[in-house]
Amino acid sequence: MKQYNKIKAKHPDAILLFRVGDFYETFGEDAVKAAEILGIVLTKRKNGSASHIELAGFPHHAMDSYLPKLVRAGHRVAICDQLEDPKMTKKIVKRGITELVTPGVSYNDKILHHTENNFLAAVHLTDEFSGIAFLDISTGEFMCAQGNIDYIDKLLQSLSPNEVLVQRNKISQFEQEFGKSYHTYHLEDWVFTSEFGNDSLLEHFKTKSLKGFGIENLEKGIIAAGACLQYLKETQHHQVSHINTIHRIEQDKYVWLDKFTIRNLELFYSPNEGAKTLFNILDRTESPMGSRLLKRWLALPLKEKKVIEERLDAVEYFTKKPDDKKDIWSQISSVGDLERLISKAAVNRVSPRDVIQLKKALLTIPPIKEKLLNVKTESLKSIGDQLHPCEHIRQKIEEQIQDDPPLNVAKGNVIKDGVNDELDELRKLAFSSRDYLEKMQKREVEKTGISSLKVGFNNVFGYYFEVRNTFKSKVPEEWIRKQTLVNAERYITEELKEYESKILGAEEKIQHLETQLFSELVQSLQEYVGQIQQDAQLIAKLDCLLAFADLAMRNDYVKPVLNETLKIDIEEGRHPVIEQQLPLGEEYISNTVRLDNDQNQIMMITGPNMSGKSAILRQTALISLMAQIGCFVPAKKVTLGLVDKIFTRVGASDNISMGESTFMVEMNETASILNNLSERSLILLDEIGRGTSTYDGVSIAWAIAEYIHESPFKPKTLFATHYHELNEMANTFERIKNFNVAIKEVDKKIIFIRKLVPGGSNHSFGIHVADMAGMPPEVISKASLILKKLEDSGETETGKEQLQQAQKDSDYQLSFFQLDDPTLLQIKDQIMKTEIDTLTPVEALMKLNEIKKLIGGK
Ligand SMILES: Nc1ncnc2c1ncn2[C@@H]1O[C@H](COP(=O)(O)OP(=O)(O)OP(=O)(O)O)[C@@H](O)[C@H]1O
Repeated sequence: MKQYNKIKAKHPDAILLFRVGDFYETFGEDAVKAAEILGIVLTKRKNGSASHIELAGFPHHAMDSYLPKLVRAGHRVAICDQLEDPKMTKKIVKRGITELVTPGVSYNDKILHHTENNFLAAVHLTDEFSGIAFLDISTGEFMCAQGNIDYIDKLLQSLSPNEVLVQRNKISQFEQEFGKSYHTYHLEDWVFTSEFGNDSLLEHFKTKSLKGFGIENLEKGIIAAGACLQYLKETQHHQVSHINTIHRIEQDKYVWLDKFTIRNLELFYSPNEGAKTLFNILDRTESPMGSRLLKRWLALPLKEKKVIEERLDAVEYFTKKPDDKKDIWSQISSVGDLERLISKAAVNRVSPRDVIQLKKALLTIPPIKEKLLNVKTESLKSIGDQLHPCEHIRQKIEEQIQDDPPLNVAKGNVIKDGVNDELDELRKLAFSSRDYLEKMQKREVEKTGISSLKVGFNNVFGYYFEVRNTFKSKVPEEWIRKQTLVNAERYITEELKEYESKILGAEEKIQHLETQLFSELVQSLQEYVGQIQQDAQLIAKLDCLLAFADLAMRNDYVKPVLNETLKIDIEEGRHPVIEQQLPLGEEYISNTVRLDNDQNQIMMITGPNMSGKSAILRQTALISLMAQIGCFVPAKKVTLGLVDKIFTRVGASDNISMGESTFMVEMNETASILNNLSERSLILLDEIGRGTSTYDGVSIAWAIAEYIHESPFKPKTLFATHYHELNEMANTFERIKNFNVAIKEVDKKIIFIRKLVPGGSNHSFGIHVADMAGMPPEVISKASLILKKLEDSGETETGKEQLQQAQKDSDYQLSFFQLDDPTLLQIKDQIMKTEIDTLTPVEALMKLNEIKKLIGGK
């Protein structure tokens, strides 16, 4: 326990798995946590003269299934192994930490999600610009950036790191800015300095400056990147040569999507369980790295026309040559996770099976390369040019490693015959000795007449003869009895022992030699790491382009035409996700949206609930976004003046969101749009203002629309609203145009036509929708009565009185209080002042009594 305590003291905030013989044990608090997470038995043992200590453990071979569970539960796990052979020492065996696995730093296949990056992030928070870095040790990707809090937030949301490093004294500031959902870990203040960051990067990349990476001016980003490297050291990851470059995430290169937009457009996550996201629809990739790259593309749509067009041209090629698409894709499907494989090779963690998979992956490169080199499309040809078959190393693997080797080198039979003379000799010896043992068994059966004689082996006394009790009397005298079982006895003989030492000696040498030869091969892989990493990235890109082509062909998407104008012209566009999810037989109704900064800047779209307003808004953004990642789009024709920012805001629903008033959140979110407009912005405002009373809501919505209209940038905007009062605006503001989503009313029921048509609408059909939803008839008739009174009043001023009158006229009261009732305000005040945390039950009853009195109770 002394040794344990010493090691544990160095890693107080990690669960320490302490190797004892064939088990990994946990003690004390760690044991309590481990037992709970892993569902293993928690026991107690004596802890010296002191009291007891909790203990929970599992067999060492179960590590692969238990470790991921601990890490997924958000724990850092320190693995403490025996550093010497217990047989070789008489004292306590030497132990030390061999790896610290954390949520953000892992190579373990069981921890990693194969279609997702496993990013470790570091955030350097400062008052002005903050820095951020992302590192995926399993793929070798390393990136950094800097910007304001919004930008950092957006990057965190888009790349969803599994662990975030923060300066020790800034954890609470971090949580305040970005929420508590990230697994954070703190590093000391001295790590977060310019000098340390710079030195760490220079030392890691072995360069004299950071100019070559284009990050030399990103002071804050460099600090964050330095923190990531420091963490690798602290977690005992010293072999990291595969992290051989760092990229800058250039804010100017990508379309600005803030976190609300990523959420509202349901790019990666949907609040509705089981609902599909845009990523789910787009992800038709065959390889894990293709899927990971696609996620990155979707989070970072491009702004540069040339680069987007290169992607689009490649997609077009494959839609026109489906045979090429099929051929290349079938090759890619056997590539596997080349990116992670080569990273594992770089850090000496590959198994023989991984190496065979690497060989298979490299085998696919020549046919892909050949095909691409014959293609006219430049972007594809250039992928072909850059692909490198790494023929030499592939052949070496082919020559040396068995085609179907075991997972572990120690199991043997990894290296092919003919690779190493000594190995061949030893194998012959081991084999012939085995053969000899078989012959010996036959001979002894004949000699002794023990027909059931068997040769067996165990770890305690090696090879033995097993004799069933019925033949006991026939056992020769010189045999030495070693073990008695219920039905049999086990014996050893001089001759057996002699052959045992020959076999075991040879086997031990074989194992040693195979391990050595295998690690030499892995060593020779090192010089190909950069090349194979590049191949993996090219294959990932190709995979995404093929996925887009496949999607276009399956779903009848078209190639968008991009230009530098400020117009968005979507002819008969569709919502890529909804159209895939409609019930069988239902068809998605396409709609045309034309926006520009001149005549049609703001489309004011009215229509009843459920008519399809939100779908039109979102499909406009999704189509623009898909076009700018190089994907074909669901429409008849699209001409798109490039967009540089997409903003979407959805009016607050009644969900209670993180303690803040939902309306406040809505207003905050909208304010950040109005402060960041550009002439290439596309804005979607969906029922902004509905989080407050009608009068407030109409006024705020009006003012926001007016502000956008009057902005010198004239950003293109789709504004969906229930408030038909906003249709008035088109009379005064020349760039606001009214539209509505058509419906038909048949027998007082609504039929949704889902077609966007010019012109406003003059009522809201909420009551009909409520009726369709099965509201009790009393509620419907009451609502109709109130609506009628309001409509009869004609103008809003008197509307309020009418509403009150309607309230009095009604048969029953719908609400307990008038909103401005002073009693209500007093009660509210009382409740707000109450300290629930310290309130005793008796005090609570007294408080209730006070409140009761306030509303006239006795
Ligand atoms: N063009 C369309 N073709 C077919 N179905 C559609 C279409 N547009 C919308 N829908 C269907 O109608 C449902 C409601 O659409 P949507 O949410 O866009 O309505 P809304 O007018 O925004 O309603 P609310 O005001 O209640 O938010 C969608 O979930 C979808 O299933």
